[in-house]
Amino acid sequence: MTPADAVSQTEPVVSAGSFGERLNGAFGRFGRLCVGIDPHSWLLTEWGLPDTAAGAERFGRLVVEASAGLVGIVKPQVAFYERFGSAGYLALERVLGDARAAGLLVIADVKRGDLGTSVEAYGQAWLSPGSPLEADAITLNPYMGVGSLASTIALAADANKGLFLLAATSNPEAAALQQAVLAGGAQAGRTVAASVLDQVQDINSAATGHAGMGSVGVVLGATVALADFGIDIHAPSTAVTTPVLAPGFGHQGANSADVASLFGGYAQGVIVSESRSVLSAGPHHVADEITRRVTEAGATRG
Ligand SMILES: O=c1ccn([C@@H]2O[C@H](COP(=O)(O)O)[C@@H](O)[C@H]2O)c(=O)[nH]1
Repeated sequence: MTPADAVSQTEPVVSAGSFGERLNGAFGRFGRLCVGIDPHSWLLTEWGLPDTAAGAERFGRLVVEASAGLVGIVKPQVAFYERFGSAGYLALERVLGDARAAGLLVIADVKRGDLGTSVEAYGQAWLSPGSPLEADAITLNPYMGVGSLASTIALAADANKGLFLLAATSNPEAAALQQAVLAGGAQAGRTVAASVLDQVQDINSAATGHAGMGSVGVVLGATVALADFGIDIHAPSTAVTTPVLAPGFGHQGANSADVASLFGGYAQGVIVSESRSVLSAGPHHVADEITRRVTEAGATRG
């Protein structure tokens, strides 16, 4: 059975509408778990695969096959394919193709950022319909200024795609930078992280007319205390639900049962992202592990 067959035997896939609407559909049907596709060298070995582009392709396609019909979202970590150069990109294109054919929402974890014209080219590569690398959403690095991403934000909106801007990431090394307080400009006095979140909420409010799920989200790590980043989880500044890509569950220590206490008023938009904790089950048990973790995250369904 192909991944697409697995999905077509269940309910119809929400394949139309804005990224926010499709994300909301995925939450309603499958819950919040997002399976990361991270072919670490050691994982390929554990899966009995070579540490090559072909190994990473097989790995990714097996993870997609196991995920289809169990979760609504996958997140390939592009870095693990990029390490094999053009062969790695070809492998990734095939993994992305399988995932999209299976009706999975694909968040390509690319973490791109640059000045406007250059970051727009990244948007064209990853978000243009028909592009070989087409995904449903990508991660962006806003540290050249959220304004530098304007052309890609517009491109994503036109193509019904999504974006996730890094705000408070799960790694401890980021805290000093992301907790720093802005000295000037419209966001003076806010932390870097809170300022990114504020600007994303403004973009979503302007785009959605103050209701529903936005299509531009933030990355908020599940391993960090958001209050330390100047983010008041009890007071989202808008009625629009902000999509939150939340890595840090599983291997990095956070527990999906804690979504409500970790994210408060933002919990409704949280995507529980897990890679190693799921993938280390190995090729024969990964589907069981996904099922177990979907059940665990069940209390947090949308
Ligand atoms: O703040 C961030 C942003 C991205 N990541 C990425 O998510 C996965 C996490 O993998 P686990 O195995 O579940 O720890 C990985 O691809 C990271 O690059 C993150 O961890 N934190």
